[in-house]
Amino acid sequence: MSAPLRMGTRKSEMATTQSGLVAKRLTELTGREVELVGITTYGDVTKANLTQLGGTGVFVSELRNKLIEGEIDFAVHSLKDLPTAEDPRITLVATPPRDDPRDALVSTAKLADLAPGARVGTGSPRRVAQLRSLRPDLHYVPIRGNAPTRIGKIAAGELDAVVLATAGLCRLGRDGEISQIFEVDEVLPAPGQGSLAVECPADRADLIELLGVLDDPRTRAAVTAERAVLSALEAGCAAPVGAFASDDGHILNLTAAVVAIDGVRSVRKSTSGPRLAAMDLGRDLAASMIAEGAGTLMGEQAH
Ligand SMILES: NCc1[nH]cc(CCC(=O)O)c1CC(=O)O
Repeated sequence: MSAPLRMGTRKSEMATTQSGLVAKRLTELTGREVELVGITTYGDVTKANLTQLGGTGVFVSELRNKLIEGEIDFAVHSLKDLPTAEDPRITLVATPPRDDPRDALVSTAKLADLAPGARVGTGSPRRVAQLRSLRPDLHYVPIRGNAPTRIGKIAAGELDAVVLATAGLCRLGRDGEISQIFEVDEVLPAPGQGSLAVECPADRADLIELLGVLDDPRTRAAVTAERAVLSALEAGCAAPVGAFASDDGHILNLTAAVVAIDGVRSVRKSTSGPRLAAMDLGRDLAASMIAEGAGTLMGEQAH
């Protein structure tokens, strides 16, 4: 019997739920036991607004440190929290099959039925900008904290609605509180939303082979294209950038948008191409967006 694999995860209910599912799948596929190692990240303790922290991987760095120090064998993250900058000491060894990528409204009413001036909680400039284009008359309130804390602000009377990822709500068993799921052409998701990332040390060939069974090539191609857009725009998870790729057979269809915070001006483009060229597809789409002024729109966000 080999020793259990040590899996690093954040300690929130959402993180341990999704990491637990990955661990269970790994045991089913390989027969290896997995031990959960809960790790507190800077993103869990800081009170700072995530838009000020930018795409620096506040939820990720501490898990990566533990990988490099050899305290854990692999780490599971929400893929959308990974910074686009690569660390040569770490390998993204698997992207498991993606869950629902769409954003959801948690409320007693659909967006169109909220009263004028209703308070909608979200700290994401991407969500605010796109929701403002649908409902310019609502108040968008920056909030932080884990999903249950955010949802709790509705019952507490502080907010009328909150916007969260459908995937996370499903993992928490809170999808019954969703009043509306936004189609991707209404609210373009964050690059990688709904996907998980499994990382291990780059020098551990044994783990790279073992954990590779968790990878879903379709998901990997889609998120590679989406993240290539983000990286080429030099934007992070706090930028008002949405990107979504879907895969029909071997062709990827990729849409990306930069939306100004007023919700009015935007640069939105789509393309398609072979799955194997996912990275180039994203990079080329971003270049054409920059040619149409995407950089200026993003620049307006920086305050
Ligand atoms: N750090 C926020 C974060 N990172 C991943 C998810 C949702 C789950 C996912 O996209 O896989 C969330 C919360 C949210 O956006 O509602």
